[in-house]
Amino acid sequence: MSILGAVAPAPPGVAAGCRDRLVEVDRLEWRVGDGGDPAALAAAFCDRFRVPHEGAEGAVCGVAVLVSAAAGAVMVGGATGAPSPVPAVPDLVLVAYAHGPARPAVEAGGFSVGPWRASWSGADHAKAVVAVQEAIGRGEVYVANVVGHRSAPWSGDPAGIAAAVAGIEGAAWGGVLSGAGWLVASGSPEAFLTVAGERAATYPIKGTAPATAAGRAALLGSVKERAEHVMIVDLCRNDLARVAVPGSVEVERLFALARWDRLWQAESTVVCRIAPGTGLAAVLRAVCPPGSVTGTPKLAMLGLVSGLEPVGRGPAMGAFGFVQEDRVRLGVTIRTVAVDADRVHVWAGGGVTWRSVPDAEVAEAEAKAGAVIARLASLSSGTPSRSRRCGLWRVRGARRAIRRGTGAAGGWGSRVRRRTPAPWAGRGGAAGARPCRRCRRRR
Ligand SMILES: C=C(O[C@@H]1C=C(C(=O)O)C=C[C@H]1O)C(=O)O
Repeated sequence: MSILGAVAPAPPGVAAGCRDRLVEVDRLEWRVGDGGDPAALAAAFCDRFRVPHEGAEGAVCGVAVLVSAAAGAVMVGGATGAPSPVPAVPDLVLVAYAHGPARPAVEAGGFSVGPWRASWSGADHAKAVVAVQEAIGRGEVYVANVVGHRSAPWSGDPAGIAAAVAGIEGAAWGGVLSGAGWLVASGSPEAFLTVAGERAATYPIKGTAPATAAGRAALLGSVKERAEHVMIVDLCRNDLARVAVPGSVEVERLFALARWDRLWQAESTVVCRIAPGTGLAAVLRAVCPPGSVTGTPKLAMLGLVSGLEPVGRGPAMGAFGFVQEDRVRLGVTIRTVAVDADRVHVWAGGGVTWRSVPDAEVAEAEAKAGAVIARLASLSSGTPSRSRRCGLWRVRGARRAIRRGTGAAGGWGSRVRRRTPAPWAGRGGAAGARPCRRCRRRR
């Protein structure tokens, strides 16, 4: 298995006592081009492992579930968007785990992340915001999330990248999953779907501001953010109603502020009682892809942004979590990175309404991506570059101590301090091989 596939799994939603005891027993990977119904595949796979949870060694623990934005779109018959910039990551990943002996804690090695390249410019992003507003004007949609992507070369220990992202402050739905040639690490604050017995809940986040006193006041007082939030709460109520006992959908919490890294976010909780006999496939079809990262009406929004975003959303803006017995716990894959052999990828966006200011939307997306990028920069030990001799990545400039965090505009940014550099620490280069002789001599 590649070094990416060897990174220890840590799906969100797994009990702390099980986290370091997961032993893979079965796996299904599916891509949009494979055809078929990902909701049915996910439900059939999970149902095989939905047995009473016993802690004993060898007993089933549960199933890690990763659903890409495109797989979610297929579940509802919506447009899947441009091709993913990380084709190595499947669109649906289901991994069943049993309990094994506790793994000793291993400190992740050092890593380096190089310069970031965006898939579109700020000006193109702003144009997409205006295109959404024109569609709102024509009555086609009334909120639509527009999402951008950027990527950078990396080297070192992918477990270090995974730990850095999953450990972002406020990443209540942080987690890690990997396979041959790919890794996904989420630093998400957003719960997507929980099901426990007959109770289902979804927790849309909508409304973002810098984590300052002024940002908090601005968010609480913003007509635009509250309107956008309530529209998405209504979408989520409608989504749950499809599988709910009639009349059981309720908003338990509305527009509560919570902090993630350097941002305030507004969050709500929408609950229902699931109608008896409703299976996981029907629940997934009702709520996927998550309302807070799509918009409304969902199908119209999917069609609209498919033509606006230059690259696909990959595993971002989807769902990632754990299914056990009669429990489902999934987070939304925002603030999430995907890593392939060469590059680390991150996506970020925000909800566009009639009242959106295009430049502010660009700055908001930069602040979200910038927080993940700054976290990686603060722990990164140098700039990766390819060795001309062997083509493998090596670390250059690892000794600079301070570097400016990337990308945050409009007063959303900050300086970050790097840790002591650890050039080529870890388990080898991006291709899973040892660095070339010249690189080894540099250590
Ligand atoms: C699209 C993203 O975030 C979504 C949009 C938000 C917003 O518009 O305020 C907030 C949380 C997310 O549900 C992202 O983080 O990239």
